[in-house]
Amino acid sequence: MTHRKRALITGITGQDGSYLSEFLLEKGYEVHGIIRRTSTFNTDRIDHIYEDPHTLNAKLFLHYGDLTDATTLRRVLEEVQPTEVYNLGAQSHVRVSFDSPAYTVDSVAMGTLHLLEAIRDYQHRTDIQIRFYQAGSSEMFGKVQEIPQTETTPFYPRSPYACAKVYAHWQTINYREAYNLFACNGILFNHESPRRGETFVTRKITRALARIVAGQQKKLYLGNLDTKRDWGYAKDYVKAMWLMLQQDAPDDYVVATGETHSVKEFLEIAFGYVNLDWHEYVAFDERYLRPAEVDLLIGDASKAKQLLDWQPSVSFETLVHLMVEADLKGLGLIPLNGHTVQLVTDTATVRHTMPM
Ligand SMILES: Nc1nc2c(ncn2[C@@H]2O[C@H](COP(=O)(O)OP(=O)(O)O[C@H]3O[C@H](CO)[C@@H](O)[C@H](O)[C@@H]3O)[C@@H](O)[C@H]2O)c(=O)[nH]1
Repeated sequence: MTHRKRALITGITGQDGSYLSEFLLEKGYEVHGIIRRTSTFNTDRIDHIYEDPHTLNAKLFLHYGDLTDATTLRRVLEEVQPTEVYNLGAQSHVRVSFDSPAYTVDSVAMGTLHLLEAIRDYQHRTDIQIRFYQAGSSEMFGKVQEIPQTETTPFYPRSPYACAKVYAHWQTINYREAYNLFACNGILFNHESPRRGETFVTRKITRALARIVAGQQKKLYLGNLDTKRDWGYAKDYVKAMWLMLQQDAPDDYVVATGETHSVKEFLEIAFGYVNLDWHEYVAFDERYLRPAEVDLLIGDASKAKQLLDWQPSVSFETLVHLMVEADLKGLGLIPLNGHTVQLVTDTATVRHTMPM
C-alpha cells in the first residue's frame, strides 16, 4: 500500500498557501496548515476547501501555531508526520518590516530555523526524510548587482524583511549540507492574483480602481511609482514550489517571468482597462515610501524552465486584467468591451457607461 503524501504548510491562510493547498489537494495530498490565533477570522482564502475534520474524507486540517513558537512547531510536526513541509509563513510586507523589524526577523529568520531544527531532529530520530521548501524572495537581491538576476547573483538586501530572508536562505542551504536535509530554496519574484493581500501595490491598485468605478472612492494614495518588478501569477508559482520537492536532489531555483514593469505601467493597464486616466485619481503619499528601496527586479528562470519544466502561463497584461476583473466583480461590476460595466444589484440591473 502506498503511503498518502502529507504536506504541512506554514502561511496556509495567505495567497500562496491557499493556491498551494488547492494544488496539493487536487494531487491527492492530505494537507495540514498552521494558523495563528487572531481575534478576527483569517481563513477566508481557504474556507472554500475546508471541511469539518469530523467528515469521513476530510483532507485539509488546521493546527494553531506560530513560527515564533518553536515548541508548538515541533509538536505539530510530530503529530502530522508530513512527507513535505512548505515554509510560506512570514511577516511578508517589506514596508512594514521597517516598522516592526524584530517581529519580522523572528518570524522569517528564526521561524525558519525553528522549523529546520524540528525537521533535523525528526529525521535523526526516525530516519524518515521530510522534504522542505523555503519561500525565498527576489527582495534578497535588493540593490541591483546584476541584470537579470539568477541563482548565482549576489544578494544585497535592503530591508529587515530581505535581510531575514537572506538568513533563512543560507540557513536552509546549511542544513542541506550539514545534515543531509532535502531542503530547497525557491527564489520567487513578485507574484500576484485576486487573492493578493490588499496592502501590496498591485491589489491596492485594482481594489481601489474597482471602488473608484463604483463611486466609493475618489483618490488612491501611493508611494514610488518608478520601481520595477517582475510580476507573475501566483497560481503558476505554487506549482514551481511543488516541482522543486519532486526532484531527485534538492536545489535552489529562481522563479520569474523574465519581464519587468514599473508601478506606472501597472496603473496604465489597470485604469486603461476601464478607460480611465490614472493621473486623475492617483496621489502621492510619502508614507508609502521605504527608507531604502529596491528599484529594479527582473529574474532569469532558465534553470527552473530546464530542470523543472516550469513555465509562467499568464502575461503581465492578462494578470492585470484578471485582477481588475475580480475586484470589479467583487463589487458587482462587470467590464464589457472595455467601456461599459454592468452593476448587478439584488433588485435590478443598472448600466454605467465609463467615460471615453
Ligand atoms: N505596498 C505598496 N507598495 C507601493 C506603494 N506605492 C508604490 N509602491 C512600490 O511598489 C513596489 C512593490 O511593492 P509591494 O507590492 O509591497 O511588493 P514588494 O515590496 O516588491 O514585496 C513583495 O514581493 C516580494 C518578492 O519580490 C515578496 O518577498 C514580499 O513578501 C512581497 O510579496 C515597491 O517598490 C513599492 O515601493 C504603495 O502604496 N504600497
